[in-house]
Amino acid sequence: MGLLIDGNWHDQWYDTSGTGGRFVRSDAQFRHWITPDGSAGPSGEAGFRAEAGRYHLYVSLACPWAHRVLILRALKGLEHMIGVSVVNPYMGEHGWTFDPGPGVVADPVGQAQYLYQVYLRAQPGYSGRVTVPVLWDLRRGMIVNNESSEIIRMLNSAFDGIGARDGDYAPAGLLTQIDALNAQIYDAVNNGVYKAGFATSQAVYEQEVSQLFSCLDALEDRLGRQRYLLGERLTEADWRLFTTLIRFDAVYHGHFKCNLRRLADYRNLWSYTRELYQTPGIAATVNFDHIKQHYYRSHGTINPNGIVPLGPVLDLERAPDRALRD
Ligand SMILES: N[C@@H](CCC(=O)N[C@@H](CS)C(=O)NCC(=O)O)C(=O)O
Repeated sequence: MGLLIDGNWHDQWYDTSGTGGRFVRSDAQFRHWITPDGSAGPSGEAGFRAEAGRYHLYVSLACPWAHRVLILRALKGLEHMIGVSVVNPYMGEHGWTFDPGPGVVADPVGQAQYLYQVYLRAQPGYSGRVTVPVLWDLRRGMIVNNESSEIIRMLNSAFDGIGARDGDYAPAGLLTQIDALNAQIYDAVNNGVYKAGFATSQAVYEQEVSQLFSCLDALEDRLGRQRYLLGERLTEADWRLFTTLIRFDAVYHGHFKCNLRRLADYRNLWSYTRELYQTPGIAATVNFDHIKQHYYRSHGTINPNGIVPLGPVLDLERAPDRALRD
């Protein structure tokens, strides 16, 4: 694991020494938007019109942020319009690589060996982390955006006029509520598991795990009263939560020590996770081999021997059995 500084790769682990043992995620730097007519979006420049075959995604099947993007691509039926490259699940001294292995899909543009070469192709002097997902413009040869929360918003609607499947997961009337809930769940759950797992101070770890489980307890209650996070309608907020829940018992409970309870101990959350998993097209986006290989083998400070546990055995095919209260 490492980062680029002025276009040069440096192999170094996250530095928590200046932040009291706290893991602080850096902001993504490429923030342009694909729009139906190529006009500028909420940030960045204009010039990225929705077109079939023009854009390409670089993802890891292990990564919950990249997973959101694969889910929106599947829900909106964009597989034939936007191609995907998949990195090797092991992230070592060169960061993400395209080393051949089961499920790895090579870079079609420059046959990059390392993902950082894709960033350097976009910006030769780039300084910063080299993260997935990356949305690449094959026509202009540049990165459009590497922030998953924005990429899913684009996929939700930008391709609607050129054949995307129906379905609006961020409807205007619910947007304020979706954004507010996303922010809470991002901090306590999506990023909360990382803040717990990467903490290098006992106090920080305990604080993050407590906040994480308080939020899960509240979500358990909420999902005992209503079908989805925002009510009757399945939205982006549900899919953003799903990518953390599906990894919870397999990696966050053990590897990141988020172990006050298992997800399977929460009747509603576990049933809800199975329901989302069983939605057509979604199971194909979940790869437990990449998920477990990545976390248990790549984080040498947490799991030095890189042993990947065999379990847990998860019965994701079991029918959902949530009974909603009135
Ligand atoms: N804000 C980004 C975060 C993406 C991110 O941190 N991805 C992780 C994988 S789960 C990564 O590539 N990390 C590599 C690194 O930090 O060096 C997003 O949501 O798109």
